[in-house]
Amino acid sequence: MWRKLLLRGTTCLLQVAAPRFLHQRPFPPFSCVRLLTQRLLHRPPQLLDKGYFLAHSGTRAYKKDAKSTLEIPTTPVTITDIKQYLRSKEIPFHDGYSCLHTPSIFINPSDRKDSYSLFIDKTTGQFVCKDTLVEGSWEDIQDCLEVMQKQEQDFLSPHVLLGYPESMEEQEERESELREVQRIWSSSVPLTDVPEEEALLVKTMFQISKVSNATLKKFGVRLFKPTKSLVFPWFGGPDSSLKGVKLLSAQSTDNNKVIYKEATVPKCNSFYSLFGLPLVGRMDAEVVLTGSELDTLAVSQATGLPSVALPRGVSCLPPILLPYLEQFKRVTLWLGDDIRSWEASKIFSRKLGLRRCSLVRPGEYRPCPMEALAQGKNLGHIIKSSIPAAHKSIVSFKQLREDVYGELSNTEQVAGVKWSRFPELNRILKGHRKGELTVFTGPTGSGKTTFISEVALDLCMQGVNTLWGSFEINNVRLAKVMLTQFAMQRLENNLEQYDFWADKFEELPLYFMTFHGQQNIKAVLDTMQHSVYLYDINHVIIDNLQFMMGQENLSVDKFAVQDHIIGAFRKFATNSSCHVTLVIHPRKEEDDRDLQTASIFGSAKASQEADNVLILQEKKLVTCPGRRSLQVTKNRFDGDVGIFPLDFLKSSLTFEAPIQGKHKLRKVASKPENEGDEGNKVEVKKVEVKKEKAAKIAKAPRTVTGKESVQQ
Ligand SMILES: Nc1ncnc2c1ncn2[C@@H]1O[C@H](COP(=O)(O)OP(=O)(O)OP(=O)(O)O)[C@@H](O)[C@H]1O
Repeated sequence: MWRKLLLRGTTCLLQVAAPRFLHQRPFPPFSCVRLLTQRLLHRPPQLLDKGYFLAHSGTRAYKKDAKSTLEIPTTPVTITDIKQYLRSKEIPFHDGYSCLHTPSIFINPSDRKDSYSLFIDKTTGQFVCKDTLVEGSWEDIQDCLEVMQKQEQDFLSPHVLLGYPESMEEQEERESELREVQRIWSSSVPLTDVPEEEALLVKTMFQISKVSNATLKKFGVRLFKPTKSLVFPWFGGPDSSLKGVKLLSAQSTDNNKVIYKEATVPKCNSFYSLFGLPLVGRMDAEVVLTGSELDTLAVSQATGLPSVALPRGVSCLPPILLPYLEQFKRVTLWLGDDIRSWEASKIFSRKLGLRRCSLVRPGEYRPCPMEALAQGKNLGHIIKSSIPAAHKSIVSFKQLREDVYGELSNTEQVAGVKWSRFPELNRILKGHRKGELTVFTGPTGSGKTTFISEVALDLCMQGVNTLWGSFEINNVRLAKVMLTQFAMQRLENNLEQYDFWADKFEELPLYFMTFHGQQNIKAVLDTMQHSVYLYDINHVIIDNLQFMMGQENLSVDKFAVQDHIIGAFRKFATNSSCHVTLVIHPRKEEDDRDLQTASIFGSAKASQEADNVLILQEKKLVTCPGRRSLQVTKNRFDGDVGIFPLDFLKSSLTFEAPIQGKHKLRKVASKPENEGDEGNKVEVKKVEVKKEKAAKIAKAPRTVTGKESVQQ
């Protein structure tokens, strides 16, 4: 929050230090404000979302989205710190699965319904009070407790932390979103009120024929006739009011598949619904967590068990939802029927607490819940056959055999996410996989950052949650390059299109570290760790390794330092199931020689630890001055290596395989001076094709999970 104020150019120290206290009457004692000032000014945020860049690339107003601008403290708090602090303040607490539960300090003790309604996240210290919906950081709650102690109060007004004034624009946006939610909800009809014939048609379209009217009614599912979408309400807060809606539409494809598309109001990055939660009883101790609303309907109808659906499917489990899952002693994760769901269920169970989680392993006899219902399977049996998430240190093949079978029978999915702009990379590397380390090198100034930016953007556009650590070029410049690549055009020449593309770009699951220049490896790793927890980051790009070398002890051998850093990234990638792409400068080579694996700066550790080694080769050709080649010299997944040419399209800062016959085209040109024109024509044509593609992607209604889901 302080960052926003600083960036707005606010000069008032009090506002910078403790904006929320400005709205507290009476003001907190000055000593307290000073304490906050010191603490806040020494706590730089290290992770930003794209809103920052978009807002500051001109004199545009900042778009507030408190949820996506969570700040990462420099020194991460540990559970021991939290407990020690609470004890020192004599605050009682229960040790829960993901959170500590304490009495809410925002409610008069005599009015407390539930004595332990304030939840403090054990990993981040973030807190939320379920009764008042007040939320904030670990520092916020410490500040509140200090104020309480100083003022000798036994509770604080919930407005203490809600006092940050919204700008007119933000207020209007919030109100218009609420109006939109109400408009959709009131103009949609309960499916049970739709004439029988029409209802049957809808059910067939969504492939939910087996879902009874009673189930649809129980969960309040409606039909929004103008777009023929199912409407799933998000009821939340202490008064269970309508906070948002999710619209689901279905389209049949030629091969009898159904493609589901989702849209939410408010936008997906502030849509925190756990569909089904209002139907969960206070005493329920078991829940089935699914990846979609339809799956929750199926589980509930077939088993009678409490079930809730994650708002963004398998793409993330936002920690803000964890307090609502604390009451359950047993959580069964049944997120879908593919490898991605399986990987997500393993990652989410770490956040939920491994001991209480069991996982439904996708397989022939265990499709997703709605499919299982349609096939007449026994969903209760499938849930019972789920396997514990906590795995033992020593296992036998018997325990591994299903995993091995899963990998053998889903080779395409195991190979990872495919690039849509780089088919040649798919051919060699097969895909982008979690938990791997990619080392990327190339001559100085050859276009490494530009290329890796497009490679990462391609994945991010397909729902790979991405974190950038760009230490060399600042984030505004990097975001500008990415936005140009996203829009496939120079927006400086088309400023009227800026908002269109910026709005679409903002929806990508993309985050940036705010580090610049030399950095300490520990601070970088801590930030990465935090972002994996907060945003379920799947891909971190570090550009480049040399910026972590300077801070380390210089009396130690330079290569040993580099080896240590590479080892740390390797460990992080494996332990966090997160792909790390590390840009490393090459050592000085003769200009006319191609780089090799051994040209990577440092000892052999980088190439040994890496799963993939990519080299951007720069052969200066008179005919194609911008042409580069991408060489894969190591591929641990299946050993395939190879090289392919890449043309640089300057007008969109993107790379593409050369169009065949381009040279012929050039030869046809009668005058040498036309050569450039012809080259330009080819580039213009290529850009046009790519631009059309990009516009198509951007215009398509974005799905909440970042991907369309297909049901057979
Ligand atoms: N194939 C190319 N042909 C011509 N110019 C290019 C090519 N690729 C990138 N550029 C341009 O070259 C400049 C440098 O690119 P970039 O920063 O990506 O290089 P780099 O290899 O990361 O540099 P460094 O070695 O300093 O880290 C940018 O202005 C970019 O637009």
